[in-house]
Amino acid sequence: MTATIIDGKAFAGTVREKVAGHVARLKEEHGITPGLAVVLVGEDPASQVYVRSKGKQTVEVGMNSYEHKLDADTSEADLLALIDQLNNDPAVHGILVQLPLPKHLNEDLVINSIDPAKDVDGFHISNVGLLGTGQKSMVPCTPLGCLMMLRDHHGSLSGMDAVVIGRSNIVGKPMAQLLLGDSCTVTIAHSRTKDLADVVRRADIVVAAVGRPEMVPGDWIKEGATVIDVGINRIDAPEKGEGKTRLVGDCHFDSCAERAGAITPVPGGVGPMTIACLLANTVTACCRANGLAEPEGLTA
Ligand SMILES: Nc1nc(=O)c2c([nH]1)NC[C@@H]1CN(c3ccc(C(=O)N[C@@H](CCC(=O)O)C(=O)O)cc3)C=[N+]21
Repeated sequence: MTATIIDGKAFAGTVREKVAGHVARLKEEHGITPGLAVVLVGEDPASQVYVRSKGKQTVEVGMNSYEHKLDADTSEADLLALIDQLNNDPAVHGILVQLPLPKHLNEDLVINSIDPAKDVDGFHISNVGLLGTGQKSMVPCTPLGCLMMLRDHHGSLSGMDAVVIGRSNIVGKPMAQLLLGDSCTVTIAHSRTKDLADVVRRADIVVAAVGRPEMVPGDWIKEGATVIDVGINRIDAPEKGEGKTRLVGDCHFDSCAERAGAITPVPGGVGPMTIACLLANTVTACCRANGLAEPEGLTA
C-alpha cells in the first residue's frame, strides 16, 4: 500500500478561512475583535520563529496580536504581573506563554496563573481536568489539530485501536483523552514500554510524539494504518551541503508511507495545524467570553 498524504498545510488553510469568517462575523455583528497575547521569555531562535509566524497569521485572520518579549533573566514576579495584567485586559481573549521557559521560572506555577478561560494552549490544570472528565474546556492545539485531521480522514473513529507514543502533558496525554472521547481503544506507549514494535503493530491509528528523529520504522506499521507524526526534529543533512540541516518527524517517512493507509508529512503536517488551532481556540475563547455561540467546526 502507498499511503495517502494528509496535507496538514492545506487543511490548516481551510481552518484559518473558517476562523477568518468567524472573526469577520464577530466584528460586524458584535463589534468585537478577538485578541491573542503571546509571551516569549528569552531568545531561543526556534521559539522566535514560531512566535513570529503565529503573530503574522493572527493578523491575517483579522485578529489583534499582542507580543510581549521579555529578557531571559526576567523574574517570576514580573512574569506573573504581566499575566495578571493580560488576565484583566478585556481586549485579550487568549494568552500563550511560549514553552519551555528559562530554568529559573516555575512552568507549572506560571501556566496555572493564566485565567483558564484565556488559556488557549489548554495547559492550565483546570482545563486538563475538564478535558479528562469530558467537560467543555480549552483543548491543547497540537492534539486538537491531530483530531481534526483524523476525523476528516475517517469520519468516525469509534472502535479503532489507537496507540499514542509519548506521554507528555502537551501532546501525549491530551491526545489520548481526545481519542478516548471519540471512542477509540487507546494505548499510551513510552520509553519504558515493553515490545513497543508489537504494541504499535496493533494500531489502526498511530500518533508519534516523542521527539526522536525517525524512531518509528515502517515495519512497525500495520498495513493500512493512519500515521500522525507530531515530531519536528532538525537533523544534519550533509547530503544538502556542509552544515545544512533538514526537518524530520518521529516516523521514518518513506518506509512508513509504504505500509500506512494515510500519513502526515513533516514539515507540512501537524505543525501548521497546531498554529491554525491556536487561532481557532482564540475565537472559541472570545465567543465564550462574550456569551456567544461556539464557532462550529473549530472545537473538539
Ligand atoms: N506554549 C506553547 N505552545 C505551543 O504550541 C508551542 C510552544 N509553547 N513552544 C514551542 C512549540 C513548537 N510549536 C510549533 C508549532 C508549529 C510548527 C510548524 O508549523 N512547523 C512547520 C515547519 C517550520 C519550519 O520550517 O521550521 C511544519 O511542521 O510544517 C512548529 C512548532 C508550538 N509550540
